[in-house]
Amino acid sequence: MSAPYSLLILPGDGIGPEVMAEVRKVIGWFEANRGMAFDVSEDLVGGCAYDAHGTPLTDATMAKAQAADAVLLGAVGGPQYDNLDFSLKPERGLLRLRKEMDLFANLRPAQCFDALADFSSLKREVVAGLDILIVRELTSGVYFGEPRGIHSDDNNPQNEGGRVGVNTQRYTSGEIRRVARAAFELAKKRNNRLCSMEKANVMESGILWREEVQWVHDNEYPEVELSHMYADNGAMQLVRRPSQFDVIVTDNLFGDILSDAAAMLTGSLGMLPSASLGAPMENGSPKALYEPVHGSAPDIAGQGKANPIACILSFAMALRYSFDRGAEADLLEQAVEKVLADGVRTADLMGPDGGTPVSTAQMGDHIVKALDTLA
Ligand SMILES: NC(=O)c1ccc[n+]([C@@H]2O[C@H](COP(=O)([O-])OP(=O)(O)OC[C@H]3O[C@@H](n4cnc5c(N)ncnc54)[C@H](O)[C@@H]3O)[C@@H](O)[C@H]2O)c1
Ligand SMILES: CC(C)[C@H](C(=O)O)[C@@H](O)C(=O)O
Ligand SMILES: [Mg+2]
Repeated sequence: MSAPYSLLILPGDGIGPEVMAEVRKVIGWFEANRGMAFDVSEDLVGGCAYDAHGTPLTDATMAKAQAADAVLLGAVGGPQYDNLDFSLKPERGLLRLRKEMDLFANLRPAQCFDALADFSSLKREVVAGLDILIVRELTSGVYFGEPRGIHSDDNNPQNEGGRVGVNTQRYTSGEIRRVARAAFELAKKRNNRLCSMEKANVMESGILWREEVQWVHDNEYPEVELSHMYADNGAMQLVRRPSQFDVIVTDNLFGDILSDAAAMLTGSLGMLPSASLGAPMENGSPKALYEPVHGSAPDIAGQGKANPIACILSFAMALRYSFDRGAEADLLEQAVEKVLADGVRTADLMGPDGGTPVSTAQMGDHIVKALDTLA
């Protein structure tokens, strides 16, 4: 039995706790069957933390996240928190985690499992076999740039309503170079192709982005095939012919939008995992937070309808990137593939062939059973 990995679990709001309960089953399986030991602690983030403590993330939870080998997060947010002061909104808790842990590289793979090729809103021939990776910059750009805020515009009589909302897209060359390096490294391990997306035609920050990615290519990764694309064209190309891409690197906001679009290539937003990685810690593994790409899905929360696969595949990414257990990550991904091939579907994956959906918990049970079969 290896030394326990410390794992902080933050289930969050809405369907977060429902999907995380299924990840706990999977963690239990790896402990029982693969000699892995996890020192798991659970805490609050998002709306539930606001309800308990008046803040979406306490300093104590932040400190636990900084100390953990890895953090697993469900989802945050919900309509009951929509009118809270901006600084108290559930999403601020997640953004604080990303920023203070300096998780600058957000890996969002979009893979179409063969059994789901008919479930995408696109044609089977467009998505079959698809396996792309979006690397989203996660700690800078318009999400964090200053100045920001809503203020009055009293001296401008032409402005009906009299207010201005401001956010600033700001990137330093260093921020661009470090996420570009992460993306080039990943491309090297895959099909050696990287496409960088920005809006260099209308934004100075886009020009800098393009120049710095090119600089990293020319000086450090000339062997990787690099292309540049305007992000609006990129969105169109993603749904036109997604298989032209291998790895995509893009900024915080474009990455948020493009990865939700990429979700539909796979059949459901409930399928997309993510890893948010920072600098290496003392043990050599990167600082890391793993979370599904989807949100708290208030429309289906509490009904046992949520698809837990995105969260379970996020744990597979933790096995790969934080715990150096690539074989176990492969096994878990194969278990998900097997369950889907066997026709087991949650409600979001009810497609052309109809059928009866399984609940969130049943999907988790099927995946654990598949692990037993494959092991
Ligand atoms: N990382 C996060 O925690 C995160 C990400 C996105 C949105 N949010 C928050 O979640 C709340 C709701 O946002 P939204 O509705 O725009 O996005 P959402 O991702 O929560 O839901 C979008 C749609 O996808 C469906 N869906 C999402 N995950 C699913 C799953 N696992 N299984 C089945 N169906 C699923 C939902 O039912 C909904 O119809 C907001 O407060 C938002 O800020 C949080
Ligand atoms: C909840 C929100 C802060 C978050 C984002 O915009 O980054 C979400 O949409 C995501 O994709 O992780
Ligand atoms: Mg998003």
